[in-house]
Parts: sequence; structure tokens; C-alpha cells
Amino acid sequence: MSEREPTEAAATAGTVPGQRSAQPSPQSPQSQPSPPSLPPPPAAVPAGPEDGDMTDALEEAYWSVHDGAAASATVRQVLVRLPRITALIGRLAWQADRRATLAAVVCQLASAAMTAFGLMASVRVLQHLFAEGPTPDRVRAALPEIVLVAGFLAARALLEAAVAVAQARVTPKIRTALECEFLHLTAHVRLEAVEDADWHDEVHRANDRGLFYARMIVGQVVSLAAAALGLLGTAGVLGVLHPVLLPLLLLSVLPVGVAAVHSARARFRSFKRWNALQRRVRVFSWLLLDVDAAAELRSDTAQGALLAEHRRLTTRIAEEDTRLGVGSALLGLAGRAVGGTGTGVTYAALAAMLIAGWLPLAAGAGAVLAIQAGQSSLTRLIEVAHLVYEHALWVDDLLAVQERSRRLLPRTSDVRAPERVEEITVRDVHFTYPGKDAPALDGVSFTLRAGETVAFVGLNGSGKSTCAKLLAGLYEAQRGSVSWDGVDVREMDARSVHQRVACVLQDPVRFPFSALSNITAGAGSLTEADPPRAMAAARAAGADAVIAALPGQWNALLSKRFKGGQQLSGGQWAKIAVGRGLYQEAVLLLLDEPTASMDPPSEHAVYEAVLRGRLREDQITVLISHRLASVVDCDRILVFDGGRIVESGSHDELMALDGDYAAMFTLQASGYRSTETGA
Ligand SMILES: Nc1ncnc2c1ncn2[C@@H]1O[C@H](COP(=O)(O)OP(=O)(O)OP(=O)(O)O)[C@@H](O)[C@H]1O
Repeated sequence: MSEREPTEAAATAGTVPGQRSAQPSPQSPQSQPSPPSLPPPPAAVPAGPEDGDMTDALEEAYWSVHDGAAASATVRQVLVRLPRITALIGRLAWQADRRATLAAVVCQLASAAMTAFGLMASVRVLQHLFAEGPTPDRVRAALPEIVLVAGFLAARALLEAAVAVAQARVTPKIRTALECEFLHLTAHVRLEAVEDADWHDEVHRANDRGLFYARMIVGQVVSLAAAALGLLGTAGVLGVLHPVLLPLLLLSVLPVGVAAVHSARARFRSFKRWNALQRRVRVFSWLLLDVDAAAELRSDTAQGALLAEHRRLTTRIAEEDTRLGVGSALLGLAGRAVGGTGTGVTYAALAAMLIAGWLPLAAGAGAVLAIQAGQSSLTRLIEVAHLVYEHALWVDDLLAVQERSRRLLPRTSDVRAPERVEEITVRDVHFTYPGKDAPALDGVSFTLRAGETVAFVGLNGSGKSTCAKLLAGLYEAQRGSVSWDGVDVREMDARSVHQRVACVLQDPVRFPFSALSNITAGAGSLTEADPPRAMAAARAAGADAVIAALPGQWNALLSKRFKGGQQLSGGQWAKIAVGRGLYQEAVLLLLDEPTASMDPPSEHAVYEAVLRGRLREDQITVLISHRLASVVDCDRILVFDGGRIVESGSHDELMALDGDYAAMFTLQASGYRSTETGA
């Protein structure tokens, strides 16, 4: 291996095989400021938000800024936004199902027309009834109009049912389309965006609330349209009876609407506090219910502390709920009182008009009917408008997250990552995590060649995993480059790079699926497998014995959450994860401490498989491990320190160098020797 040893490290990172880097180690006194000294801890710290800080300092976070906007909405703002929201929901509905959307619109318009015609027919019935002459004659004269009223009402009922059917067709389609699009986009967003705390809040808010309200808002917009059209119809009828009746109608219902908007604002303000607390509470309930935490919590007294904090927070939430409920009730009462006064004034004005002879009695009675219908339409309109306004904020939010996700997707390109690679070159790569001052990688250079197994070793936080993620295309270098056979990965389609790299990370995903799906998932399928390849991968990883011992074997369900599911140990899961990595037969296999939880024979078997039993001869394997005995046989070992490679070479070369690697190796080996001696 040493004759193949590259000299690029010497050229670019000042490291030659079996030598220390010429660069000063970032931890040497010349290059690194002395670490900050840590004062002794205080005697008490708050576990959660204090009474004076209910929002837990989250007010400025992206997810709560939005709540403030809703809380300060005015009636005008609500009304101004409604056409835009209606258009938005209309567009979503149109995309989901054109026929059903068209049917809903047509039937809704027709239903409103039926309401108006019915009202006009009712006024004519009254005119006949209030006319001169014997009662039987008046009733007989009114009969055709009565039949018409019944006909209009029946038609309206049918049309409303048709709208409900159309709505039932459209709503689930909108929900499915939005949910699939949302998950598709967010699942592909670049890793550094996903690791951003604000992003976590945004997607969870969109998932929990945006998708939920997207389901409800379709029905609410339909109700809004029905109320608006109903109001338009009754206003038309009133206008025909006497134009002065129109402002009277407004006078009787507007105060109720103003109260409704005030109540909505109060709810949003309260929700902001409530949500911050709710997030805290969830942390405690997750911990208390988590199966992985169960043993530790039961073995010490942390459980009691968690329960006490949970109780404190839930009590605050209960108080917040009560405060909100009482506030809403009082606001509603005030609105009704003002609205009732408005209605009184309306009827007094109507009586005055009748006395003054401006209106015939029949028209006056018709006006009462129309005002009642108009009142209920306008009240409904304002109530639904406020709901739509409130819920549309969440839907807007969901759509904004989708839009933002589109901008955060990995780059696409016509240049696809090749199926075979001779050489992967990392040249002077720098990478700093967002929000961090110190770089995680600070000028790293090396070359990986087909068929090689290279180990990354070094202290905690020295940059090994970050370097592996850069190799996997999960992060991009901020300076320097990673190229495959001379082509910069930044020119390649990112997903094609991901497909060519298999990663077995420190804490592999435990898919709650069958054992076979757990092996094949990384290759892009949960349901289809290449049996010989799956067998070879499982055998090489030592997962074959694990699977053989399970009832149901390949079909065994690996989750206790489901009936008949199996629970595996940490080491058994690690073997399954290594099997998944090997099954992919990728150009590059990255193993980031996959054997940390394995027993020594299993660990040995996995390293044997990686070094000698690989399924693909030209596969490049990068192995990150703190157990240096496992990397002894690697073709090359790169020693990381403070984001740089400080030593590079084979085990023998590095031992001869007597640097950091030799010191770490000797330290670990002495542990075993002293045990042997003690024994
Ligand atoms: N997602 C992240 N966001 C911010 N900083 C990070 C992130 N991941 C790692 N870091 C920081 O980058 C530096 C390098 O971390 P990295 O995980 O690459 O080290 P490592 O050598 O793999 O450590 P270990 O041996 O403990 O796994 C550390 O200072 C770490 O705190």
C-alpha cells in the first residue's frame, strides 16, 4: 500500500506518508487561543420558562413572528386578504379536481340565486296575504307563490348537497397533493438547512398546523362564498324593497363582526404563549414515554424531576386555556350586546318608515324576513372570514415552507456521478458550520483510490465525520474542492452523487420495517430485493446470524411498536446498518464508527468484511473509528486534529513516526496490556 501512497498530502496539506503535517496543529499554542476557562456552575438553573418569560425567549424565532402578524390583524386587513385567500384555495382546488371545482362554483352560485328568488317569492306571498279582500281569496292568490317558495327552497337544498359532494371530492385531493408535495420537498432539502433550528420549527409548524388547516380551509372558503353570495342576494332583495334598508342591515351586524375579530386577535396572542409552553411540555412527555430513556429514568430520581416540571408547565397551559376561554366569552358577550342594540335601532327605523308611509306593510314584513336572512348571512360571513383569515396564515406558511424548500434542494445537473471512479480528490477543503466561528475543516487534502480502505482517526470534534459528510455530498466545501476523476462534485447532480455513496453513520436509522427492508432501504426500495446481494451483504456485516435467529427471519418486523415486532440490541442494529451500507454496492462506502456498539468478534468480522470481503472490488471504503486496533490493516490512516490532517500513512509508518497516532495507539494498547498483566 505504501508504494501507492499519494504525495498530494505533501503538496497541499503539508503531510507526506508517515510524516507529521508541516502545518502547526490547530491545538498548538501558536495557532489556537487558549480555551475559555469554565467557572463553577450556579446552584440552581431553571428547567423551563419562568413565569415572567412564558415564551421562553422564542419570540424572535421565525415561527413565532408569524403569530404576531395575526394578532395585530384589523377588520380591514381581514377583508382585504379574503379575495387573495379565496383565489389561492380556488387555484389549489382547480389543480386538484377541475370538474368538482367547477361543479362547486356553479352549484354555489345557483344556490345563492335560489335563496334570493325564494325571498322575492316570500315577499310576493306577503303582498297577497296583506292585500284587500276575503282571507280565502288572498290565500288562494298566494298559493302559486307559496309553491314557488317551496320549489326554490328544495332546489337550494339539492344544490347545497351538490356543493358538499363536490367539496368532498376536492378536499382530500388537495390534502393529499399538499402533503405529498410538502414531504417530497422537505425530505430532499440540503442537510445543512435541516440542521438549522429555525428550519425545524418551520417544518414542524407547517406539518402540524399548515396541513391540518389546509384540510379545513376548503370547507371554510365554501361557507364563506355561500355566506357572501347569500348576503349579496338578500341585500339585492332589500335594495329592491327600499335602498335605505341596506345601511340598516349593516348597522345591526357589524358590531358582532368587530368583536369576533378582537376575539381572534386575543386567541393568536394567547396561542403564541401556549405554543411555546406546549413545545416544552412535549419534550418532557417524549422523555417520559421514550423506551430508550425508560431504564435510566426508572433507575434514578430524574423521573420525579421531569414529572414535576411537566406538571408546572401543564398547569400554566391550563391557566392560559382558561384565560383565553373567559376572554373570548366576555368579548363575544360585548359583541352581542352592541349587535343587539344595532338590531333594535334597525327595527325602530323600519317601524318609522312604515308609519311615515315610505313602505307598504307587506314590503315591511318582507324586509324583516330579508333583514333576518341578511343578518345570519353577514354574521356567518364575518365569523367564517375570521376563521379563514386565521387558518390561511397557516396555509400560507405551509406554502412558504414549500417555496423555501424548493430553494434549498440540492443542485440538479445533467452531469451524473459515474458508476465507476478511479480517484476521489479532496483539495484544500474548508468548511465551517453555520453559526460557528471555528472551522470544522481547515484546509484538508487527500486522495482516495479505487479499492482502497482509508481510516480517519483523531480526537472528538477533530472533523472526521464532517469530512465524511463532505465526501458523501451531504455538505459542500466553502473553499477547496472534492472531485471524482477530476470532475468537481459541485458540477454533478447532487442526488446522483448520493446514490453512489453509502453511509453507515454513528447512529443509524432503525427502520420499523422488515429485516429485509432494513437491508434494501438504502438502495431505494422497501419492497424489492436482490436476494443473492442481500444475503452477501448480511453475511459480510454479520447480520445473517441476527436475522436467522428472528422469528420470521427476513420478514421479521423490527419494531416493538407493531404487533409481533422484534426488538434488537444496539450491536444487532449496527450489523443490520452495515449490511444496508454493503448492499448498496456503492462507489464509496463511508463507515462512521459503525462498530462502536458491537461485541469484539462481530467488530472483527465487520472489519474483515470491509477490508477483504467487500462485495465490490473497486469500492473505496472510508472507516472512522476510535478503536485503533480496527484500523491497523487499512491501506492508509489519516489523523485529524482541529479540522486538519496532521499525520498520514500506514499503521507501521505512523508508529515509526511516533506522533499523535502512535501516542493514541500505545495508550489504547497499554489498557489491554495492563488488563492482561492484572489477569
Ligand atoms: N451539525 C453541526 N452543527 C454545528 N457544528 C457541528 C455540527 N456537527 C459537528 N459540528 C462541530 O464541528 C466540529 C467537528 O465535528 P465532527 O463531528 O466532524 O468531529 P468528529 O471528529 O467526527 O468527532 P467525534 O469523534 O466525536 O465523532 C466539532 O467542533 C463539532 O462541534
